[in-house]
Amino acid sequence: MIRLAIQKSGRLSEDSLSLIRECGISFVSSSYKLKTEATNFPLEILYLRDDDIPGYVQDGVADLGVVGQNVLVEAGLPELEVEPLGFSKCRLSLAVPRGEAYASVADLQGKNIATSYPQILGTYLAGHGVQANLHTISGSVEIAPSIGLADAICDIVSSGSTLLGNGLREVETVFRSEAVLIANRSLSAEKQNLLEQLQFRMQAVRRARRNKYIVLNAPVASLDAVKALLPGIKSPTVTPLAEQGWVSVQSVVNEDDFWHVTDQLKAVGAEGILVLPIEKMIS
Ligand SMILES: Nc1ncnc2c1ncn2[C@@H]1O[C@H](COP(=O)(O)OP(=O)(O)OP(=O)(O)O)[C@@H](O)[C@H]1O
Ligand SMILES: O=P(O)(O)OC[C@H]1O[C@H](OP(=O)(O)OP(=O)(O)O)[C@H](O)[C@@H]1O
Ligand SMILES: [Mg+2]
Repeated sequence: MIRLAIQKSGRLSEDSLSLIRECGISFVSSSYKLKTEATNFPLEILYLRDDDIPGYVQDGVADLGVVGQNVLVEAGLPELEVEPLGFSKCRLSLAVPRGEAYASVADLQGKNIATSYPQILGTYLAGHGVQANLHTISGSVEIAPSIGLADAICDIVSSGSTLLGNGLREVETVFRSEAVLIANRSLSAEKQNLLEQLQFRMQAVRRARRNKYIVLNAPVASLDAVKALLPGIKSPTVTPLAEQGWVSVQSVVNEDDFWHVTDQLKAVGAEGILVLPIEKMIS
């Protein structure tokens, strides 16, 4: 049995649960239970506050965990990271009141900065030769300047709407974060094997999320141009259509390239372009 700690409720919670399910692992989750067991994989899930997860994994109370890199590095345990998971992407940024003059981080010398991440911010400021007074608060950091608690803040930013709503503007990105899988550094051989199975499945799910299956019809004359646009995993599948001079081409396209490739496919005469989600991709 391997024990995985995930966030009980909050920004990481839903994505963590759906990732485990997309790995083909079934379990019953309920808001009042603090732990549950998978029915088809030797996995026990613990539901915790995300701030507590790095410590539990470091101490071996949990073997694995899902947590933001911001929390992991703030806890001083970056070495526990084993796999980036691609969700809950955000950044830790310095922000000052919108009307405030700001030329560079040197302007924060001697100033009061409110943050929930004193370790990460301290390292950043030291790296820029700036000494400032850090005030650690655990939440609602964005109101600190307006209540006279600080001249600036360092907090999580994603869309920027919280900063905007509090009359602040982002001036420096201090740290970029995404959700990661973390693991205790002294797992037994059996648990290490279970971790590798989980990582294999998570990588297959993530690869599938990044790619789409594409099917289209193209004139034979354009086949070389289409194949160049859709190299696929090994090579695109080409099957002749009933109509002479036309073929059906099936391949895989990276989500990020999709619209650009589609425009080019249309330009070389492709028609009937269908895009389908991929459930798993095992390379
Ligand atoms: N606005 C956001 N956009 C993207 N990711 C975010 C955002 N806010 C937080 N995160 C990421 O999600 C993680 C959890 O955020 P959340 O706000 O749920 O934490 P929390 O309020 O401290 O929850 P808990 O009660 O579990 O401590 C953060 O550590 C960060 O990695
Ligand atoms: O840049 P934005 O998209 O506005 O996101 C940033 C906000 O998101 C997080 O708060 P959350 O929404 O999780 O609420 P919380 O303060 O209760 O954690 C974080 O603490 C910021 O306040
Ligand atoms: Mg929060």
